[in-house]
This record gives sequence, C-alpha cells and structure tokens, in this order.
Amino acid sequence: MKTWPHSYELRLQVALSPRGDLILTSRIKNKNADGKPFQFTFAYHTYFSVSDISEVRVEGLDTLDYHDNLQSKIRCTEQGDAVVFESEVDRIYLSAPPKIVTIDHEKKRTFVLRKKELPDVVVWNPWDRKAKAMPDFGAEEYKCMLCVGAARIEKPITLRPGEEWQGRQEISPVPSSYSSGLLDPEMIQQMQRI
Ligand SMILES: O=P(O)(O)OC[C@H]1O[C@@H](O)[C@H](O)[C@@H](O)[C@@H]1O
Repeated sequence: MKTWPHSYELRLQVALSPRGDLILTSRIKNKNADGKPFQFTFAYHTYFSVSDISEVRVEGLDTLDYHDNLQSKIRCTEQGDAVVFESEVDRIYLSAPPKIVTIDHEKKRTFVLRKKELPDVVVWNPWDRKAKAMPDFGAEEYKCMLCVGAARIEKPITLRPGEEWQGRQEISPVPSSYSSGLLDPEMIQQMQRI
C-alpha cells in the first residue's frame, strides 16, 4: 500500500469481565521482510454513553499540556480542575497519569479509564455544528456521548522487524454519587477494589 508501505500484524483482544470492565489490548508487530523499521502513533477512540454532556467532568487531566485540534494543534495548558463541556472539544492531553475518570453526575456513574504504554489521552465531543455535518452521527447525539481514549501521539513508537509493541486500556464503570469535588467513601472503596 502506497500510504503505508509496511508489513505488520495488528491484534486486538477485547475482554469483558463479569462486573463489566472492558479491557482492550492491542499488539502491533513489524513483519517487514526488507529489514526496515517503521514508526506509528496510536489512539483508542472509545465513546462513552453519558446522560447529559453539560453535566459531565473528566478528572485527572488538570495542569497537563494538550494539543488543541481546534486551534491548529497549538500547545495549551489545562487551567481547570476538571475538563467540562460547553462547546466543541478536540484535544490530545500529553503524558497523562495512568488513571482518568469521567464522571456523569446525572447517571451517578463514573467510568474509570486505566492505561498502559499509552501516555496521552484524546478528549473529543463534536458539539452541535460538527455533529450535524457528520453523516454517521445524529444531530443531537453529541449531547449524550463523550470520547475519551488512551493514546500515544506525542512520542511515536518505532518498531524494527520482528519487534512488537503492546498497549492496553481498561474501562471500569462504577456507581458514584460524586459531589463538590470529593469522592464519596463508597466510591473510593469500589475504586480500590478495581
Ligand atoms: O469518527 P471517529 O474516528 O470516531 O473520529 C471522530 C473525530 O475524532 C477526533 O479526535 C478527531 O480530531 C476528529 O478529526 C474526528 O472527526
């Protein structure tokens, strides 16, 4: 293929635990016979179903730098305690901690995202104008979704022939009655058991 003149193997393992944890493991192997290494970036693009995007907050990204895809990918710094949504957002947060939480106040549900070998995090919601322009996206669907996904974008991966890279993302839904910036004791116990 002209756009990607390399031979590779991609394996995606999808596992669902009895309590609802979704574990995605991706393996990419360089199968080039010509001895050439290749370089790539990687992102999961997982959509969460939320009750109302205006009530959702993403925690764990405070003070981090991000590339803003809505401003020609310029590098900005997150100023808030949490990421909240009042308009279109399309960002790549850099070198994020291994655990990020997406809190849905209305549904009293939190998605705990854990990641390995994937330092960055994509956060995306198209909002109304872009939603209308996308043929595979309902005009109103932006209100009840949020894309948060582990990624490796800033520092691409290089593989020599025969080498393999593995990245992993785990999503655990936990009930939560989060309020005023403090996790309730029940939720802390549940998160510690994960
Ligand atoms: O349709 P997908 O693959 O989920 O991607 C949706 C959007 O995801 C964003 O992260 C990209 O910056 C956008 O360009 C893209 O439209």
